[in-house]
Amino acid sequence: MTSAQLFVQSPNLRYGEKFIESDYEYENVRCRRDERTNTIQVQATRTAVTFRTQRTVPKFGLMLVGWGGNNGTTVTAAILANKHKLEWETKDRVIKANWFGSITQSSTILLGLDERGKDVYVPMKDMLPMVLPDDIVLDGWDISSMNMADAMGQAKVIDINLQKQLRPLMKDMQPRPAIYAPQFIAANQSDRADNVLRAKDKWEQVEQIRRDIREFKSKHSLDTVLILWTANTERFCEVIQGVHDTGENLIAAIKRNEEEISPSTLYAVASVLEKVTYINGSPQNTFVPGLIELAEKNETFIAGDDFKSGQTKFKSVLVDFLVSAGIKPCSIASYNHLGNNDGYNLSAPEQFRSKEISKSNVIDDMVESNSILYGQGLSKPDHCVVIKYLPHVGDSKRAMDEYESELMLGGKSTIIVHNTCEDSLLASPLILDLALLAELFSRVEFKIQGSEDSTFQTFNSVLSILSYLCKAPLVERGGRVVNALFRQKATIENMLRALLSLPPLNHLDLQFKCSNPTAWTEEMQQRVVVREKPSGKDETRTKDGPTSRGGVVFGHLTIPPLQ
Ligand SMILES: NC(=O)c1ccc[n+]([C@@H]2O[C@H](COP(=O)([O-])OP(=O)(O)OC[C@H]3O[C@@H](n4cnc5c(N)ncnc54)[C@H](O)[C@@H]3O)[C@@H](O)[C@H]2O)c1
Ligand SMILES: O=P([O-])([O-])O[C@@H]1[C@@H](O)[C@H](O)[C@@H](O)[C@H](O)[C@@H]1O
Repeated sequence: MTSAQLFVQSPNLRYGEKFIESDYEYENVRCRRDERTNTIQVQATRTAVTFRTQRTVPKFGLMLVGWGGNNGTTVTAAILANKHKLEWETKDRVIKANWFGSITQSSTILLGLDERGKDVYVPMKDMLPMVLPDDIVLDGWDISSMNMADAMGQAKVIDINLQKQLRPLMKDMQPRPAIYAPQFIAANQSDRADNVLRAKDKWEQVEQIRRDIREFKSKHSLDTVLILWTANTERFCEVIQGVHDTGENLIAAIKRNEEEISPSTLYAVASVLEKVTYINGSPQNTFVPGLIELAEKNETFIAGDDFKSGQTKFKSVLVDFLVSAGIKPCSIASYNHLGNNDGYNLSAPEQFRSKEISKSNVIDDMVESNSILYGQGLSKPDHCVVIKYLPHVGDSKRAMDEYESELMLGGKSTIIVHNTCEDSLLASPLILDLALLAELFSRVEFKIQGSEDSTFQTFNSVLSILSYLCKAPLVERGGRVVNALFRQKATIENMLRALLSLPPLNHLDLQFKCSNPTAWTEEMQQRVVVREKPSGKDETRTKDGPTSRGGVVFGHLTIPPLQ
């Protein structure tokens, strides 16, 4: 089954049996700074692109590395609770299963205005055919042999009255033996390592993970499998020339059992060789250069790093607000404590360092955006990250932040934030979104009209479009990291709009802002503007569609009511 219920009627959009095909005009602005004359040359560009999205939603399997953890058991519980429409009593009220915190399931997209000038929003999940969470088949690996029902109990995240309903559904879910290298995670994790994959060397470990993937896919007759790491944070691995630098060297290094190759990279290599998307929900540098090259050569997708779930997500909004308001954050102190096993693992210095890096870089793009406040990178805010492990609070993370900013004329602003939340209830919806959006975008191809290479191409192997969900977004070669949260979300929304031939929202609402609104008659707004590329002259026509391949048509769109 698929979720999409929205159909856009437009001369630029074709719903075929196999594809949704959209003709889209990609508008961009290219700048060239001339230091000598201290000028910036600006050129507006337009590129005609055709997208096509496969309409058939695959039978989808999700394999979690670290399945028995707080996040792994919680996302499993959420999928089952929603699938079975479970309700449970708490001391306050009866709660019904939902997907709050998931942008695919619980956020809406502004499509445009209706005839009364009112905004029209639709659920993100209805924009294009997406996997239904209820249909996801789950499996995974864990160094702990605990079954999912007991692991859910150990995590203490899910309400007990819901746990009681879920136990029968989860008790037979058994994690597969996992790749374990004690030197990469905290020593305090060794006590749970009773489910370790036995293999003579690293290459045999990779081969076993590949067999696991194939067995899972075959057993459930799946079309697509996706692997997502939600296991413990590893220390950064030292990137060594001749080992991690190319795909060929990485494979050769694994085959000669090189020490400095992390379990997460081994899982990622196995995924790439099985042409299965791999997503990293933790901060370690799984994606060494050789792995990225391997993914490119095998035309598979990777994304990461480190779920952006709470304190950092908030920071990427507040700093964006301050800097874009011309207010200068000068110091940011981020402290949090929590008592779950993630916190226990992060209490070790090397694992904390991985997390500190991913939590610290999140303000860089926003600071670099404003040379008035920070000079040409001459200064940046003081920024510290502290994480403490206090067992008593369990999964209920307590985050305390202080933002001190400079106002005009030497003024000061101090914003103090206290945020308490079950960390895994923030991260689990992101696991769903990462999986569903990565699967959707793996079904998209596009071609640039008029280019020599008029074949369709997929997205880049590095799915930077998922940056909204990651603290330390992995981007394509030569790409730039964007952390500002709503800019990241606009990327996803505008991409979904483009796949339906709809332009990005500019929020200009000119029809209301002009002195003579009557000039914007219904007829006028339906007028089609055809831009003929060769002559470069605009030619206004009635709403009868494109006049030539080179022309671009913005036609009259009718959005039928949702079924
Ligand atoms: N809000 C959040 O919960 C959040 C946000 C961002 C990132 N993360 C990251 O997500 C990861 C999981 O968080 P969690 O709270 O579920 O942690 P957790 O400790 O509860 O779960 C991790 C699981 O991974 C297993 N494991 C460890 N090494 C493994 C390996 N090599 N192979 C297979 N399994 C392995 C452990 O046994 C454990 O069951 C952590 O790295 C954490 O930093 C969590
Ligand atoms: O997403 P966020 O709230 O900024 O960061 C969180 C940290 O504050 C927390 O200590 C850690 O255990 C989680 O894995 C997560 O990374």
